[in-house]
Amino acid sequence: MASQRLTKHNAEMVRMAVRTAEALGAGAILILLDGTTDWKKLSQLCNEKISTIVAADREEDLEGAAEVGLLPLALNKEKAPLLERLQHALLEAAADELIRPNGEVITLYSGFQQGRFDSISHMQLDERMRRLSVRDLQRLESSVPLNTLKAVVDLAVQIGREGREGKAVGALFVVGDTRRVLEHTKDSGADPFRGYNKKHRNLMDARVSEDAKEISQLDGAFIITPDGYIERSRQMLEVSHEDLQMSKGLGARHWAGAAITRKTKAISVVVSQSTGTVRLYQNGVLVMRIEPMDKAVKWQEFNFDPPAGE
Ligand SMILES: Nc1ncnc2c1ncn2[C@@H]1O[C@H](COP(=O)(O)OP(=O)(O)OP(=O)(O)O)[C@@H](O)[C@H]1O
Repeated sequence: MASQRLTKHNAEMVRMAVRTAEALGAGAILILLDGTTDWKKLSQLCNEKISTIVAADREEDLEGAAEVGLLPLALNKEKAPLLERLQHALLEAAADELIRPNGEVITLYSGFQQGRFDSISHMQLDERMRRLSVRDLQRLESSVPLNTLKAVVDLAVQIGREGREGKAVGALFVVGDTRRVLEHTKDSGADPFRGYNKKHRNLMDARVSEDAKEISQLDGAFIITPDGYIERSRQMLEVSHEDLQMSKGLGARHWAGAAITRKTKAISVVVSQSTGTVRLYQNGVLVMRIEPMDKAVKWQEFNFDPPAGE
């Protein structure tokens, strides 16, 4: 198991981060560790009034941290570049409500040499990092159960954020009112899910949602039943676009996604290939828009040019 010792130097850096947080009134400190550490000693260096998040790559590295009042956060991002790990840590911390989305955070990390803290940043987080809450979805007052909607939105956000094999990918999910939706669809190619046992089409199953990510690279829409099963994939929606009010720049996928919700009681969840933005349509209108969160973090205040000669 990797570890990061609390040497005299590292301990002093922790104290400095705490003092900075106190001086600036930051609500939280995020310590990015390269492995496990002496949690008791670390907690003694911290200010118990300031939430201290300890982030490391693996869950097992963080064992024992919670017991001494620290907030553990497993990143599962081994070998990713520092900026990506930091950004991911902030997003996850906001999503787990360990930090306020528009709050201020002091981060402490090793930028130049593994295991040796050398950098402290003061970061102002963006309001848009707010976690999408079930209440937001509840407001849609749809007949689609929240669990299903949440699973589809989660998947769509992941597709928009991650893409596939380094390429941006778009997708379209039409959720609910399945029988009527199917009256407006046509195969756009062989449907990989057709004929599969129901159990292998349940979107709440991680393996199924991984398969769906693969298939989202192909043309067409996913038709999702209210209880979260993929009824069909690779479907072209045949719907007229009259009377739709759409933003400029949105193409055929968004128009089709919006139009089907005018004809039926379904909700469409559309991932834009060009921007990663996820849009939800209901009754032919845009009801929710989720920006790819990774891009929502403001990095302008965070200057990370290594010193000359490094
Ligand atoms: N009627 C439709 N039904 C289902 N899928 C469609 C339909 N029209 C387009 N698509 C899918 O959308 C893809 C992209 O189309 P287009 O670029 O026009 O969409 P867009 O709305 O601009 O979205 P993006 O921002 O992802 O590019 C197509 O390759 C196709 O897979």
